[in-house]
Amino acid sequence: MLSSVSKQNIIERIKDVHNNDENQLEVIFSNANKLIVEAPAGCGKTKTIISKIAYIIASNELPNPKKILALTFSVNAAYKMKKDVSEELPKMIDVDNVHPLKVNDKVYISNYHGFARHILNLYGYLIHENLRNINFFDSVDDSDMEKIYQLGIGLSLEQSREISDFNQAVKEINIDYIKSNFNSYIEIINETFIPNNMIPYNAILILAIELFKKFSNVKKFYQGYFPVIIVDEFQDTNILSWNLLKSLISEKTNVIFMGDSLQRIYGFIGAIPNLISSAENYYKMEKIELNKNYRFKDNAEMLILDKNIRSNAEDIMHPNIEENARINLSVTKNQQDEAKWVTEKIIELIKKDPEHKIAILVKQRSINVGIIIAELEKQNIDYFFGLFRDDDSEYINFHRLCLQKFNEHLKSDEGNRISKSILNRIYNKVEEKFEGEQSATTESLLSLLKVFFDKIIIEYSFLDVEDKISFIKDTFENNVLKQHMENISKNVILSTIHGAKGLEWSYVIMPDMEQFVFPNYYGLCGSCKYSYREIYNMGCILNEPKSIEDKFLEELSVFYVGVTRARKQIFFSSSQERVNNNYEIKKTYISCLLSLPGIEYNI
Ligand SMILES: Nc1ncnc2c1ncn2[C@@H]1O[C@H](COP(=O)(O)OP(=O)(O)OP(=O)(O)O)[C@@H](O)[C@H]1O
Repeated sequence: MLSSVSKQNIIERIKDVHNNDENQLEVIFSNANKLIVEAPAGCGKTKTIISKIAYIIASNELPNPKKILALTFSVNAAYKMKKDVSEELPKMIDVDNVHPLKVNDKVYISNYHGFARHILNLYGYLIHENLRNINFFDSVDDSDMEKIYQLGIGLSLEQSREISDFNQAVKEINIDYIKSNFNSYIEIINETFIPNNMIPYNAILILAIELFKKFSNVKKFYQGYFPVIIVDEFQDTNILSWNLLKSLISEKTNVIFMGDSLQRIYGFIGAIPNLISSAENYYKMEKIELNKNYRFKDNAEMLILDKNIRSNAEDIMHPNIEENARINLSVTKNQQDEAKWVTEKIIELIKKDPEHKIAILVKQRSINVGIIIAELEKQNIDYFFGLFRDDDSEYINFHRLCLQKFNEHLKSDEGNRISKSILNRIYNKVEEKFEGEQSATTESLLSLLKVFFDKIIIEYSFLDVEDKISFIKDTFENNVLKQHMENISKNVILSTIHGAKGLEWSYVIMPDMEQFVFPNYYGLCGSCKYSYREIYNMGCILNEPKSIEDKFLEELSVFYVGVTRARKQIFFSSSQERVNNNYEIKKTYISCLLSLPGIEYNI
């Protein structure tokens, strides 16, 4: 136990390392039982979480064996948090050398799926005896009804459809469907999947919710065991994780939700809209906003751009703009010239700063991006192809294969070990499958697999075996090898903005900032009331954004996430012609996103 002297020391230390940032300190020292923190990128969220944990521990609010539970939706974000906390927390609380702080004794950090699997491993037997072996189960992709039917575990077509429809309902947040099919879904899982040691990805969360629903003593135990719950990236929470979270929260639970509504770009896979304000009302939470941006503190232009994009999100019709952000925008005659400009910019940046990495971030795969790829190849620029699509079968099947090979290891005599040679062996088995027939996607995925396994051995060596296994399993089950793109050794990475969420590079180039590309037809252009002729005279500007508020905010969020991936500088480009899906050359205009109030460019 820490003495009150050391508590005072920690308070002083926290004030010092936070440079007296009032809002951060308010979050750390707040006594609010339910607190919601809006924290834009770079405003010290991670730093604040670590100090908050340190302060709670130092205040002796956690009698043994109670723990702080820290959760996030993304696997990689959870383990990044775990690494930061493991490295920084002992520095904050150097209790003494006799009883060094063991982070795992005080904090349980995980993604929702990892956490749910952990609980089912311990208490899932109350639902089904076989759940004791959940760590060895094969995971099943919920989305593909055909594949589910072909598993050969006695599912009817109807049942197979129910599993994939349920997955669709989770993505579409169809609460009525989820409620009315909840019990029959669980029945199918219990009768067909679990006896065959298989589990669909959604079922991991659903069974944990069911466990808490059916066995209130287990729920009460966990509510007492975790008196403090911190949730990071709260805006990405989906309907299942939200329900799991709610079961863990009692009146007494000290809750801190941290998130940024403008970084919610996964609406299309089920991130709940307006969750920050809904949660605020639901739990009557106190709200604090972190607003000092430390990431761009030495780059005035980036700081203004960040601020002005956020102002546009806060008040669509009358954003509060104090000063315009001047952006670097290149406008070329056609796509070929634009591709040349992109490669020249890359060569210039590498010459100036050979150590720094550059990401080319696009809204989506397209013929126009193909022209940039051709130019990168012509100029012999070694780049990483990261244009993955979540629904691409090649992308999904690669993860299934990795999971299968990893599960084979778990079932072997060495199953309780993770070492460099074991991971090398698994890598070789995966690689063997693609010998002689590697597409750009598989070649990239193999590089990512290597980078990921190296990370587990080097950067994440501090994790215990259970955590390492969970990290690996969740990465494969959730198809998220792409989250390791920033660790690729190549200087240049080509990715979608969605794939780049949570990652950072020194420089970011966003090409194809054009009408019908970003935003595209489904994004905003299809709802725009201006005719081509009007646009020709006045440029592409946003028309009555209030009437298309949801669509506008969605596009703005993707734009914001793209911009904030840059640590040092962002460059935009646009061309006056684009190639459409029928390979026809069409006239186009600079994206309306670059004409928002507060953004200014010289051509
Ligand atoms: N109060 C502070 N004083 C000085 N530096 C700070 C302060 N708060 C944060 N920083 C620094 O700013 C940078 C960003 O902080 P941090 O990583 O905690 O932000 P974040 O909000 O988690 O960012 P992101 O959401 O992009 O991960 C870090 O280098 C951090 O050390």
